[in-house]
Amino acid sequence: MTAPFATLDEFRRTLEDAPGPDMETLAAANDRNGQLTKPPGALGRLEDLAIWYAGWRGQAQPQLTAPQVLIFAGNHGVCAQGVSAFPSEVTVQMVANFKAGGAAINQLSKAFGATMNVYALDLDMPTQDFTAAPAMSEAEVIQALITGWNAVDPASDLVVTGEMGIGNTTSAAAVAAAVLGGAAEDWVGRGTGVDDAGLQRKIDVVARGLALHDVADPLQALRCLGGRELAAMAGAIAAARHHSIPVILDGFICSAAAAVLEKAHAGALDHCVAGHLSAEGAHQRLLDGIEKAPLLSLGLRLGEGSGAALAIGVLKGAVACHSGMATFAEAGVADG
Ligand SMILES: O=C(O)c1ccc[n+]([C@@H]2O[C@H](COP(=O)([O-])O)[C@@H](O)[C@H]2O)c1
Ligand SMILES: Cc1cc2nc[nH]c2cc1C
Repeated sequence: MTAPFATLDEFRRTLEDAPGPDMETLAAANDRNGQLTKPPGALGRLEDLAIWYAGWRGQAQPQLTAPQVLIFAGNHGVCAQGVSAFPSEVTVQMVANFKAGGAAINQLSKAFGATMNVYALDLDMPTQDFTAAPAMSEAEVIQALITGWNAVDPASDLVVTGEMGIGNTTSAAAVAAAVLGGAAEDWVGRGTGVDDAGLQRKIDVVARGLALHDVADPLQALRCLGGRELAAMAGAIAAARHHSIPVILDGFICSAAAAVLEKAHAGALDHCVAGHLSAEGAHQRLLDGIEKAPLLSLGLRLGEGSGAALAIGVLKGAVACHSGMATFAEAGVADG
């Protein structure tokens, strides 16, 4: 499918024109939830999740059988500033590992019955160092948004957006500060594990990036401070919305990309849930900024869509209970 935008302004209009949930289905799913053989509310957040999922799918008794995990990889010019515990070559090496089936996300995708696609985004052409120039031109950010958009299979019934990119917690922190406000030190964490000096360098780098660029517009923040994998995740999240496919967001970098959409158009993430709370220090602040409560909190800080892939199991459980359970009338159970 051809992406319906060729400029950032057209992408913004795509967000504005996106479909909402089916309100009749939401009401029907809510009604069904009230009749299932359990005390009211006893399945906790699983009940809200199932109703939310039904609404987006337009089916009061939906199935969840075709989840798609998307991994986008990008390289970052800002790595020249010494902001990661690992060298940039690891990005392309991990892409090879994904393709060979050897990464954590390969095992988790398989465990939860998801297809997995990997997109390496111009890894031999890192983004510009955002302390010196905009990370991407408009053409480059649009190209990455389109790659993400086209990666979504309209036949899938759930999308997980993940990433790989040495240096991208620095870009994500800068994007988060630009779109949600606050100072560099509020958003910078240790990523893959930088030491105290590395942490200070990251804070300084993010502060300089914020001072250099005009990032009042969230889509300009994505272009000037982000990376190709962040833009591709944003494009995939927007495409999923266009196709009424729910999304599970992953960790800190994915959430920063998602925050761009929410700030570009309020409600743009209504079809998304937060899969987990990352161990990256500022992830809680970021989730607060997009008003999402994580489904899991397991101390993960891997990326690759790993936390979101684990949450596929939670969502599958919610949908299975909602669609498969008997009602009080069907089971002949006395309804309190
Ligand atoms: O998802 C997260 O919350 C997360 C937190 C810390 C690190 N990562 C991963 O680690 C890489 C970025 O870390 P860094 O230190 O190179 O900025 C990138 O490949 C991410 O997928 C991911
Ligand atoms: C080995 C390694 C694997 C990763 N997966 C996602 N980010 C990563 C960063 C590193 C360093």
